[in-house]
Amino acid sequence: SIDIKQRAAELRDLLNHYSYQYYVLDNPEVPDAEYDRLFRELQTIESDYPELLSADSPTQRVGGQALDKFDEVQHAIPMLSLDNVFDQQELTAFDKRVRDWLNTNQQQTYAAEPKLDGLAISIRYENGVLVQAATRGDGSTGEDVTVNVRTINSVPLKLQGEHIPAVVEIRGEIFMPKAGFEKLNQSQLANNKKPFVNPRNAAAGSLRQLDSKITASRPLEIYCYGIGVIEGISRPASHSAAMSLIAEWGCRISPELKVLDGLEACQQYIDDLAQRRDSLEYDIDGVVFKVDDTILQERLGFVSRAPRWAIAYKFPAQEEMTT
Ligand SMILES: Cc1c[n+]2nc(N)[nH]c2nc1OC(C)C
Repeated sequence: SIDIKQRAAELRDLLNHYSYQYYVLDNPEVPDAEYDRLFRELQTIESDYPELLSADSPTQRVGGQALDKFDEVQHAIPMLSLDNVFDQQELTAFDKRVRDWLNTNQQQTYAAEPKLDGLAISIRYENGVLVQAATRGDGSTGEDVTVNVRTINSVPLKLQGEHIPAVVEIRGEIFMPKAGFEKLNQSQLANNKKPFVNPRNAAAGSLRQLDSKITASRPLEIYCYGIGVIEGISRPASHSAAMSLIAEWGCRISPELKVLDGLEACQQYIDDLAQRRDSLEYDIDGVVFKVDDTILQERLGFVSRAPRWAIAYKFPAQEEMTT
């Protein structure tokens, strides 16, 4: 009946909103018991009325039976890697190459954010609904890990707000926080299983499971960092504007994102983050600086395998203590 259908829609929106508050904003609005009560109510309705099941229902995050393989996905916009620099002198050289290429002496505005040590993902939304998620793979061809990405609570099943694009690929880094990694390794050891070497390997191993129930049991999170394909609305004028937009849509972005004018500010950002590195809840292996302006990015383009407009400033590798 209409009111059951309406109640199911209401519960889906309510639960997705509470999930957003809890997992994306880290700012729970209701106690877990309230969330669980509503979740069970929706499960009951959906089991009584299976025709009311929908892809954006929070009850559908954990998939059915395991896959026997991953399908391939072609990235319409390649997922490229980043060139690296290792010290201030090389960062200065990057900035000079940018200014030379743009034929300007003006200081550049960069968007800076931590470079997470996880794995890159591209998540496709059509009319706001999550339809596909693919790993980077070789940059052109990745693996379809949709059912596994759907189990990650900080990944919205449906985008929120008014200006939802017809199609948008949100790119980001899936990672395992340090605390979750330690806990997982304790349970690995308790079950006589091999512990993971580091959070990055644990995240990769957890995401590339053929059984999404295993992925669902792993503490995976995401920080989104870019837009691939976008149709139906024009590409944002800058990286920082794109980040504000995807945050509006309910995607999780790094709280460390900053727009910086000139190299001096970039160096200060690096020094500040290097000092805080050990106290962050997740592993990072550096800072990503991007020319913020989209038109300048397009003018700078890409060299063979990486953007001319972006660079990763890497920190010295941290010796992971294998437990
Ligand atoms: C490969 C990559 C990785 N990351 N990581 C962040 N934080 N931003 C970012 N951007 C990337 O690529 C864009 C420059 C296209």
